Amino acid sequence: MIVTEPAPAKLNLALHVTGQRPDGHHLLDSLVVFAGAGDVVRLSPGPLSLKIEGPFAAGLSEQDNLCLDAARLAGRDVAITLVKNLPVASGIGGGSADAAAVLRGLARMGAGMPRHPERLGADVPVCLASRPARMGGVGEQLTPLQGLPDLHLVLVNPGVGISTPDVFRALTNKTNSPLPPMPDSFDRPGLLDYLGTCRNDLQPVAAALCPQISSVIQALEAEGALLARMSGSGATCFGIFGDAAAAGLAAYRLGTEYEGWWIKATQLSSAPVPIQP
Ligand SMILES: C[C@](O)(CO)[C@H](O)COP(=O)(O)OP(=O)(O)OC[C@H]1O[C@@H](n2ccc(N)nc2=O)[C@H](O)[C@@H]1O
Ligand SMILES: Nc1ncnc2c1ncn2[C@@H]1O[C@H](COP(=O)(O)OP(=O)(O)OP(=O)(O)O)[C@@H](O)[C@H]1O
Repeated sequence: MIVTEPAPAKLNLALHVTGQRPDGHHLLDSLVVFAGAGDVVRLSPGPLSLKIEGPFAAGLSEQDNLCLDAARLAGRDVAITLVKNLPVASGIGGGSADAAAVLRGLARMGAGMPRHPERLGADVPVCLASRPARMGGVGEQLTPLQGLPDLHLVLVNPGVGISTPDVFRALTNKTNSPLPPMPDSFDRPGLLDYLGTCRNDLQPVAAALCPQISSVIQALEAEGALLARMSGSGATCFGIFGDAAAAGLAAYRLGTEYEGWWIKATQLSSAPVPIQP
């Protein structure tokens, strides 16, 4: 049996850091969604092994990888192929999404779900469902969000990897306000208005470590993004556009102007969307 699992990119539409636990991990209040862009994992019977293909394969080890950690946590030998379409260390959950996809695939092959998937990474629990959620605690408290409108996005990464621990370490104000009260349902203008009242508390810190983040935000806004913000600990930012044509045009124009940036027009949807590399 060969199993193929999509590993969609995770986006923090808003990310408020509300405190810090005694063990150093930060308490979050985040609106998390998943894009139509992502990695893909393929599992087939065999001894534990990993082969990595795709545009960002070169940045990763085939010996030390979260995909292998996930199979070990599930207690299963399996031959894994990872198609790495997402930039590495970029704030869109690549490693967590891949680990979650391996766990989902192994479950389809008959393995049990490990009791503590969060041991693989704080984003793994939300990536397991890969559905819109409000994420609290250090990532383990998940409230599914139904009925979000479809959004047309452009994702942009300036080609610089950022270490998540470095960003959290540089954060000085750790007790910020939580997300504002959320309405029961959102239409598209309502969601944009709501997001306008939210923040990514890691964005100023990450932008100080990586000045290209401010350039990415400015470039997205110059192309007409209705809202532009960084995801996770960066450096990937998203711009929300009015429709698919506007997102596609912005991605094309940015691609002609900024060499070396990863630029992807995509959409997010409450329903699962097929992964497009
Ligand atoms: C920033 C987010 O991407 C938001 O979705 C996640 O909280 C980070 O998730 P992740 O990359 O899966 O993070 P992990 O690999 O578990 O943690 C990397 C490091 O980030 C810091 N970390 C992570 C999550 C959290 N809630 N507080 C933290 O302080 C810790 O120093 C941790 O050692
Ligand atoms: N399958 C994988 N994909 C990406 N990175 C991996 C993988 N396995 C191990 N890693 C390591 O994990 C580190 C973090 O990479 P990742 O792409 O998960 O970061 P991220 O997108 O910032 O995640 P998050 O948004 O959850 O903070 C990388 O530096 C890489 O060495």
